Amino acid sequence: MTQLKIAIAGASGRMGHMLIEAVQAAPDARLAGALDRAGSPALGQDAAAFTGQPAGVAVTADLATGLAEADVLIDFTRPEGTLEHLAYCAEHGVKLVIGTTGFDEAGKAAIAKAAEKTAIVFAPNMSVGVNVTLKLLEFAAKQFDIGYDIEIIEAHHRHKVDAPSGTALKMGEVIADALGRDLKKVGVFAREGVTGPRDPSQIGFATVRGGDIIGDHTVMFATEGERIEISHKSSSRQHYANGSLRAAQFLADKKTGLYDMYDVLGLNG
Ligand SMILES: NC(=O)C1=CN([C@@H]2O[C@H](COP(=O)(O)OP(=O)(O)OC[C@H]3O[C@@H](n4cnc5c(N)ncnc54)[C@H](OP(=O)(O)O)[C@@H]3O)[C@@H](O)[C@H]2O)C=CC1
Ligand SMILES: O=C(O)C1=N[C@H](C(=O)O)C[C@H](O)C1
Repeated sequence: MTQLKIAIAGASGRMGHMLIEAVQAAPDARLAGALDRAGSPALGQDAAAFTGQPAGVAVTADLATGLAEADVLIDFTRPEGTLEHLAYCAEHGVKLVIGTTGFDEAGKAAIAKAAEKTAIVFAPNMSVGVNVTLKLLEFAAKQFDIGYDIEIIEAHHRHKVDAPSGTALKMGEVIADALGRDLKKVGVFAREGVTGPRDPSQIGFATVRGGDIIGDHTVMFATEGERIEISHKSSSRQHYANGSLRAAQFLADKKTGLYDMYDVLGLNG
């Protein structure tokens, strides 16, 4: 069996560790590189040392070294890190799975541009369950188009730096698209003071940050006399890692193009 050679960016992060464990356990993949940023205490250490079974791959901040053998880079870092890796990968034909969230419009445009040179899966949530939930939301939104107020509530651990989560924003986009609304116009991201009655076209967002919550998302469709809630709750990060490996394998026969998890999971249409 040909093994896909995978490098991991953010190798010492929460997702980095989870991904390294998943690659080490996958028969059809092998760890070919591990990146972390300059100054990280992980530099020079074996990337899988934390598992007790070294991989023979040292963590480096040098992109040429870390990506020399890689077919695909899986990147869960920060937008500024991902954009730096993206430029190198586009130039050198390394494929990318991008799980990082919190990009601005310019960052998203840079990813789309890079996909003209290399193949990229970019998704705010790699979980199969979350992507199926997005499909359920698409269906639900179309049934609850009139008279139902839509609110999206997400909760994450105290270390998360972006809000609302990339997944909550994606849920908002999917719902807005299904209803023919523009999320940029109808999204409400904070309420305080005398806000007045609710505009029925709004899609509201509420963010909770605390402790070690891995990732909870609920969409509420509320009307007079009833309320429907569609929720996804994570109790482990493993499903993000498993989805990322499926995304990496999906890219094996792609040369260029921008894909998402609907493409990977065959959920389009
Ligand atoms: N798409 C999905 O399914 C999921 C997406 N995510 C997203 O993944 C990202 C990472 O999450 P998580 O693992 O919890 O975060 P962590 O903070 O635990 O890990 C981030 C890693 O990236 C490194 N890093 C930070 N800035 C840079 C930079 N500028 N250049 C290179 N490396 C950098 C960090 O190094 P250092 O520690 O030295 O700062 C760390 O190793 C977030 O955007 C999160 O929202 C998370 C889970 C699932
Ligand atoms: O930072 C996290 O932890 C997560 N981030 C992603 C997001 O912003 O949606 C995915 C998941 O919710 C975990």
